[in-house]
Amino acid sequence: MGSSIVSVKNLSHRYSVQWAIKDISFDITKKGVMGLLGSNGAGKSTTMNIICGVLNQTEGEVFINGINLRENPVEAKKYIGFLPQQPPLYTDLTVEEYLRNAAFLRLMDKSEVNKAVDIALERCSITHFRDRLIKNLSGGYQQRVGIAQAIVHNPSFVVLDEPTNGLDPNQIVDIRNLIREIAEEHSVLLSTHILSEVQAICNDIKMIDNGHLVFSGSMEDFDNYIAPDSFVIELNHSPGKEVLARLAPNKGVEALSEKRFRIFFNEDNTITEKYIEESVMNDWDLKELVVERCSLDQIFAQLSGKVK
Ligand SMILES: Nc1ncnc2c1ncn2[C@@H]1O[C@H](COP(=O)(O)OP(=O)(O)OP(=O)(O)O)[C@@H](O)[C@H]1O
Repeated sequence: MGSSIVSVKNLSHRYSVQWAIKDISFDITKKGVMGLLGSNGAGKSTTMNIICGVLNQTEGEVFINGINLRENPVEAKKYIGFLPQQPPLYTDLTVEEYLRNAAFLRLMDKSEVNKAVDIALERCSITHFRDRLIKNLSGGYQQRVGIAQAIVHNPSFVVLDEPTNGLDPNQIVDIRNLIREIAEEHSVLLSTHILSEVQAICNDIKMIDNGHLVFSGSMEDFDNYIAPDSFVIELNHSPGKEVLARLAPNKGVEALSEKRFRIFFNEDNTITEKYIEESVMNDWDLKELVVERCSLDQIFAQLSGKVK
């Protein structure tokens, strides 16, 4: 296990006959936000519920700070903070009452609870709402209370299952900022099916599709996973599509206008140079050449297609 905060080993789960997740393994060794990305039904909640000890896996093991979660759940859970997809809020309690209960449920020492609640309130910027009934808070502030209960016992590992679901755009920005702040002091595992969410807050990504882990790496690795395969060129004195198509080995040329063309290519790092050289030699008056990177949506689709 070494210095892993979380170590997931060959995790599989079957609800009845069908496997919801199969043979998932990964380690979390540092602070920051790790995104668990996958479409609806991919297996994110199943994975998170098992990692948090809410669901017993069919196969495999989870270690939290080296402690086997299945064998020693009470000890392991001291290091876990969990915000499930449906936050477990008791809306007839005030924010402070609820957080105090959460701290007791986490088996915190009575003498530490007051201070811990104050710190969680402060970190989630809800101190001014401490005496308000949770049902009288907006969705964004209720989500802050949900995050506060996940960090009240100062766990090293915080798990947030689709934490921005159902929030309005301003609330989403606020919650993302809060998650970034929390990730400065904790390892955060965040699940989402929103690609832009991953791009906005995650340092590392695990992508899960159809119950299988199909990608694991940094945000940059993910972004660069598929090399660009087209560029758009604009020529003031264009020689026309046929000439451009014959110039160098390519996978096709699409005329976007009289002056603009999209050129598709295989892995040829020198192709843009060839077009630039020809343009200079033939006085085509090159105005623009833009290499087109794959969007995250395309990467997602490509990786999903790779499974099994
Ligand atoms: N309690 C259950 N009983 C039977 N099948 C289940 C149960 N919970 C989930 N599943 C199935 O397991 C698979 C994975 O579901 P899971 O909820 O883990 O996916 P998810 O990625 O979290 O999706 P979502 O984003 O929609 O919550 C799906 O096919 C789902 O229908």
